[in-house]
Amino acid sequence: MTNAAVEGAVDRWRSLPAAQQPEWPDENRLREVTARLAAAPPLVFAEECDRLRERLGAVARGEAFLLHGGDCAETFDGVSAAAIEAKLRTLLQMAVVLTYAAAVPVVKIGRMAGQFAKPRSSPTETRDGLTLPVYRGDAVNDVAFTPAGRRPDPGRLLRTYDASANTLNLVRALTQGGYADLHQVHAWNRGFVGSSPAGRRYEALADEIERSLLFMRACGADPAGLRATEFFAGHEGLLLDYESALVRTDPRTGRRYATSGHLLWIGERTRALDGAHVEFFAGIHNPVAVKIGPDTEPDEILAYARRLDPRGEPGRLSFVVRMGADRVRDRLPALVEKATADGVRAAWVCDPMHGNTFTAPDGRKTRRFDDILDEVCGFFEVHRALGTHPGGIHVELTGSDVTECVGGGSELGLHDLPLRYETACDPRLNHGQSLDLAFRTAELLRTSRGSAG
Ligand SMILES: O=C[C@H](O)[C@H](O)COP(=O)(O)O
Ligand SMILES: C=C(OP(=O)(O)O)C(=O)O
Ligand SMILES: [Mn+2]
Repeated sequence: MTNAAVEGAVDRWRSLPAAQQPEWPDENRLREVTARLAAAPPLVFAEECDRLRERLGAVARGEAFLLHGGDCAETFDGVSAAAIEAKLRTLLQMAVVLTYAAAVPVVKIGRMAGQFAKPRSSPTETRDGLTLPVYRGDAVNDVAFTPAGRRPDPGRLLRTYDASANTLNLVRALTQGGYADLHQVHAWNRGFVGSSPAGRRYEALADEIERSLLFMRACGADPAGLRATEFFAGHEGLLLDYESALVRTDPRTGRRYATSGHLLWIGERTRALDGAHVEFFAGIHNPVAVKIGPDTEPDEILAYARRLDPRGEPGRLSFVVRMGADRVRDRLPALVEKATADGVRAAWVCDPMHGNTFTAPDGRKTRRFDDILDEVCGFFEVHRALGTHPGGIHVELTGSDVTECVGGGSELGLHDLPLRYETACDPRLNHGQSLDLAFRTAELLRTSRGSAG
């Protein structure tokens, strides 16, 4: 295709129905904002996106495991060094445990530096008889329940760009600057294992990791590579005005990339095959993912593969399965079987969060740790039975001690939710629950390896 034809293709989404877009009250302001974004430097670079595609190719082939995690909804106030560091630390701690257990590289992606827009079940929210637009993420409006707060403001797209740039800057510095040192990360894990009753269950695994590190050091195999780590950013590519303003052409190849993040995914609510999101995603060269709910039909999987990965290149497309603990064992096998039979070469990733949300008696959204773990187990069981690869996990988490999900090692109950319920949208695993999930997933990975070999 010529460059002009590629650009035309990238813009074709505008003629199709786009679900979950805000009703911006001021079109002129939106045009002004997107013009500024279109002139701004890219947040990520084509080479980095290509590298992530390669890494995800290994995931799709069963040679690597993906850990993708972070907030349901990032907020502008949450862009602080402490909060970003805590999230990153949590992900790095999880990754070390998973790497050891999987005995393959763990590809790390933060649900960070761009995860500012939310699809919602209802366009409005009513409190005490007052109905206002629903909160759609800091990229669109404010979580504060006031008419001014809930009014969509295109100026927020500029703040989204700045907040993403600031976050990426810190993440790049931390992951390259020694913060990610493997010995340091393991020492943090030792802290978790030693200091909580929940952690003690994992003492044997932590001991094994420690012995491996000592062995490597004794052999002189303690390279600089252990001090830095590769880390990517991925968010839902929901707001197409924002995403398309940040598309850039790679001068090396003439290919178009969304430069708001390395990986973008299409959400369960916006994955219509004849809709604007699929069209937009077909025109960018980034690695992309599609969230797959329990009602997905096998033929849809084939259609996504044809539209988004026509050349069948491992690493281009991932399916993020979010069916719920009670349905994954029934619904997933037919999808994986049909895809495999058809030669689809996508990666399969488990999001054990979004199919397990329920409303607590006090009205807060929550999730049970045991349901989350059960969905991960079900996902592994399905792949083990079919001889396919459980490619990774995609989780909503934070680095602090919030009380948003119940259960896990510290045994949070429904009555604990009000203590520190801080999420702007969905309930996240806290730091301890996240590590718990990593150690449990590590146990599953070891069982899978055991049965495979
Ligand atoms: O990830 C986010 C939520 O699952 C999504 O925004 C829907 O939430 P809602 O049902 O509260 O609107
Ligand atoms: C909205 C989300 O997920 P899904 O599209 O799978 O419901 C999300 O990941 O926050
Ligand atoms: Mn969510």
